[in-house]
Amino acid sequence: MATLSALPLSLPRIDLTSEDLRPGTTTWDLVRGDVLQALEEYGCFEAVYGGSTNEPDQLYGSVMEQLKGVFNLPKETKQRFFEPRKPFLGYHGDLPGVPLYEAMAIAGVLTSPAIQGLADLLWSDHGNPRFCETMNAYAKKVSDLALLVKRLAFEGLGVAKYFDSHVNSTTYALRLSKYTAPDTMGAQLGTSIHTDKNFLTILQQNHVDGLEVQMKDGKWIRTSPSPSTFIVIVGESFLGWCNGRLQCPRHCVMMRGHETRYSIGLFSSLEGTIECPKELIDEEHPMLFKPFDEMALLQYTQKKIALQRSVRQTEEAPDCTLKEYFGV
Ligand SMILES: O=C(O)CCC(=O)C(=O)O
Ligand SMILES: [Fe+2]
Repeated sequence: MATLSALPLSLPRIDLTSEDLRPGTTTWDLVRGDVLQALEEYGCFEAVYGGSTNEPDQLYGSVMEQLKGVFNLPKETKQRFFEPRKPFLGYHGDLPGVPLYEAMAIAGVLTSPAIQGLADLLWSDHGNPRFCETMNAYAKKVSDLALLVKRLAFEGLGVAKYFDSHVNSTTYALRLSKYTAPDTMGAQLGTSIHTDKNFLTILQQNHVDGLEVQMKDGKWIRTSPSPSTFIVIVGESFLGWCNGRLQCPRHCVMMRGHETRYSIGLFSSLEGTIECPKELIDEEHPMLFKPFDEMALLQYTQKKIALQRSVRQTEEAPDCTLKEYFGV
């Protein structure tokens, strides 16, 4: 991770709001080229999305309000949200090396009453309908963005025929995060350097910046999204699925100053065994990874973190679990 002065660059910004952004139009073809290039070069871009009505801004405001509300609950209440089914789900706070960080990760949003289940747990007297409405609407909106990005990327890679079956095997999780203000001007670690293990991540934040993304050449970009933009990040599952054609960037959160940061991410995952389509394997692109699944990546990562806690605070964090564990 870098110091602020060493971060002159910014991520590509791609406008996905055009009414003409429909398969078959010139706009579609141009945007597809931009998305593919950004994902090949950075594995990441800033998407402008959903700005044509007043509704997104209202939704953004409501989401940020709900984030504050949920993290303001007493610690014992938040700790009720324990989710042993998959690593990194449920409530996490007081983690070694990242004292500013707290998170709540909810699996099965969109296809199960997971959000209502969490609300019943946290607000057992009234089930907080406002929280549920807001989070459900948000998950729906951002999953539409995830689908749009994946459709463009699959087409760009020449494997559009896999899109429908991909959609049918996709699951979504929401992770709500809080990074308490460090009250220092020097940078403090918000969350450690990592690559996401899922397929595609889409992040939004309040007005406090902090997310840094590493480029191919090792340099770091500090992101500065606005309320109408989202940061799109390729995860290791997508990296494996596309046979390494896209970047899967390391990223982290560095906190400075006196304001608390809130962020929300929609993590889409591919269920079951992940295998690269044969069209993406040829002489020039030999198969890089054995078939794998996200759960194995998560379990391996969790074990590694437990074994080597100090890694979380240094540049020595593992580059890519997928390469280490499933590399050919
Ligand atoms: O809070 C953010 O902006 C990034 C969070 C993140 O990288 C993650 O939850 O995987
Ligand atoms: Fe991440």
